[in-house]
Amino acid sequence: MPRRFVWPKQDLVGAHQELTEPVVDLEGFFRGDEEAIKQASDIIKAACLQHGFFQVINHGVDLNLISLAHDHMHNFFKLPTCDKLRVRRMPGSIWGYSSGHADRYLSKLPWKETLSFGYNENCPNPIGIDFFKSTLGKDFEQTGLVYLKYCEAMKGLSLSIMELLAISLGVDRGYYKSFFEDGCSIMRCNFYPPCQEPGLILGTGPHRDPTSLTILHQDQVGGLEVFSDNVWQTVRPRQSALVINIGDTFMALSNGTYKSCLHRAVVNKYEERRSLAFFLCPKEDKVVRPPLDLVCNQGRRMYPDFTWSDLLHFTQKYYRADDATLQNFTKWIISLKSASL
Ligand SMILES: C=C1C[C@]23C[C@H]1CC[C@H]2[C@]1(C)CCC[C@@](C)(C(=O)O)[C@H]1[C@@H]3C(=O)O
Ligand SMILES: O=C(O)CCC(=O)C(=O)O
Ligand SMILES: [Fe+2]
Repeated sequence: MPRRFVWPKQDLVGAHQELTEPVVDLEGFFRGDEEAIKQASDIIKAACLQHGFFQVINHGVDLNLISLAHDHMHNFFKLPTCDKLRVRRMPGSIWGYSSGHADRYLSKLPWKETLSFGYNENCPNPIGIDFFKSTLGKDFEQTGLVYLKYCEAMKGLSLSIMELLAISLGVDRGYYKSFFEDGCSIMRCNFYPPCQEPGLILGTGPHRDPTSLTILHQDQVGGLEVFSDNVWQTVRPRQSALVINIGDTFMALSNGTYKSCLHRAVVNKYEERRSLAFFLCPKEDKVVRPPLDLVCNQGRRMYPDFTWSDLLHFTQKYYRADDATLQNFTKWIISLKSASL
């Protein structure tokens, strides 16, 4: 029986409004029903213009696989710290285990532990560093296999959503799908311990994902909030749904037509919380450039050419991603390019 969502109200930190919509049913899309595809792309367009996020149901991802990914995440995070530190994130790398990013920041540490790794099906070993088996040992070989299947499913769903996003923007249906086909994406497991003073900290602070598209599954505890209509709103967990966020890189790919979603994660006094986040990224050296039609619609380019490698490097070396990452990155890359002239 999934845990009841509503805590005693007086202890609910953060948002007091709840978002249960917009939800897009993908069943018709997978059936190739053009009318249903048009309907889905219309809901997506309205959702991206208003909130920068939507939820999908009948998404084709096996719910047992999602549940397995949560179970293996639970098993990892309950390991003794000494074992988790065997796969700790090394300076300059995004892969591995991190606790509050204390290895990277001195203040405003997020109240969470994370495990991140890359996924690129074009590599002989698609799950980046094969630390599940080679470092954590044979007991975690199955975990590596579960996450390999999970990331495969996430990548497939991401490309379907890219097709629907192209339709919603009125551009060539395959433009974005082909842009991401050979990309190396990021998988991140988030673990948020309970906190006795939940109003004093955040699990993940307000930010827009610098990546292109995020597919997130949160457990039934709840804590994801999006900033929409000038207020923080709780995204009510739906066991069978996946939350889709527009990220900064897609905002540039849409020439600013869609805004990346400002969101955060709050924690609570009572229960630990977990979420699975798959971040779709293009191949690192591919130039991020919107389709010409969208440049004509806006009358000009809203962002300079850049590569995902440039933006990732910026967030890992110079700037902790927040609600203004893309604006600050744009200033940084322009100054870099003019200095090199
Ligand atoms: C490219 C990335 C950087 C972060 C992980 C992925 C996409 C989301 C980014 C992040 C979660 C945004 C909030 C701040 C951050 C430091 C965090 O809380 O983890 C960001 C991630 C990171 O830089 O590790
Ligand atoms: O855990 C959540 O609900 C959100 C996590 C998140 O935004 C992220 O990892 O980028
Ligand atoms: Fe995020």
